[in-house]
Amino acid sequence: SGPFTILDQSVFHKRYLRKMRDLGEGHFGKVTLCMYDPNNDGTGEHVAVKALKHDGGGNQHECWLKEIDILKSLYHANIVKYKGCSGGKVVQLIMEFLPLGSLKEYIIGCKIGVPQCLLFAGQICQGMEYLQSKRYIHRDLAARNVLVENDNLVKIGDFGLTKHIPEEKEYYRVRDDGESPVFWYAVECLRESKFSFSSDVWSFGVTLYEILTRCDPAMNPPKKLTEMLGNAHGQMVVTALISLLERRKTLPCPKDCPHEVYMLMKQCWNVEPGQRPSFKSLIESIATIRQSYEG
Ligand SMILES: COc1ccc(-c2cccc3nc(Nc4ccc(N5CCN(C)CC5)cc4)nn23)cc1
Repeated sequence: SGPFTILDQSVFHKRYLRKMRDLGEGHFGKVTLCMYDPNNDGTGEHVAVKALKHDGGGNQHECWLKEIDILKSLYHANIVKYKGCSGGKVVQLIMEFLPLGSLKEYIIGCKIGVPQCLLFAGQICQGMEYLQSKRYIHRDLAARNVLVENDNLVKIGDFGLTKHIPEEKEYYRVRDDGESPVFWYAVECLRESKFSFSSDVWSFGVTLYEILTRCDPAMNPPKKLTEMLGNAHGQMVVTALISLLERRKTLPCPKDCPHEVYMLMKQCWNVEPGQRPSFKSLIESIATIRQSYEG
């Protein structure tokens, strides 16, 4: 390197990445808090580093490189920032670190009011509207995958199941993998594995429910929906869940949730994908309700 070497901010040398603690695990990835400390004096910056858990062969490695490319192409206030990747055989994804962790943990810990719930909900819709403008479907929108920067800012933080929908197509068919988040899935995803922009809206409705229940474990979607299924067990859960959702039996209205917010959730859970609101219209509806709340 000479005097004119451009310090490429997006190259992180593995030898300067010091592992601090584990932050969480997704489908095939594991996220770790690291300090990038090239001066080796503890004054480095905190970064979130995501790596493949175990290269289970198949197309996992190419899916992993795809996920990195997707995040690298996204620039939005409500989407976690890509910082770079560490080279070598095992490619690690380096992202900004959000100190307050997942919305699920943050919300359980502190009793936030309806206006702040709606502020976060609106920001998630902004991030999702941007994602859809680039023809991506997220397929795993849930409170656990939203991260908190501060009391007034959340970002979508994991793109492990994100897929690109080609211009000429309306939806994306995916064979189920073991750990599908079925209680966040739209009925057409369960029935035909058909994922679309509208199925992300359904998952947003479930995420909005999580936010208004403050992620109360007693009210969480898997628990609540399983209770509503009676005692359907094993693979019967999906079949029973499909018939429950087709009979418009959905999650109940959370305590102290404004009626018009519950109506928004119900619209997101319309059995007909085409009848669900767009993220654009959700942004407007949520802002209107929030303003009426702030009086
Ligand atoms: C599915 O698991 C994850 C975990 C981390 C991330 C991720 C990606 C990109 C940036 C980023 N910043 C943070 N911050 C963060 C902070 C605290 C915690 N804690 C988890 C364990 N708790 C007991 C304390 C807080 C987790 C994540 N997490 N994070 C995404 C998915």
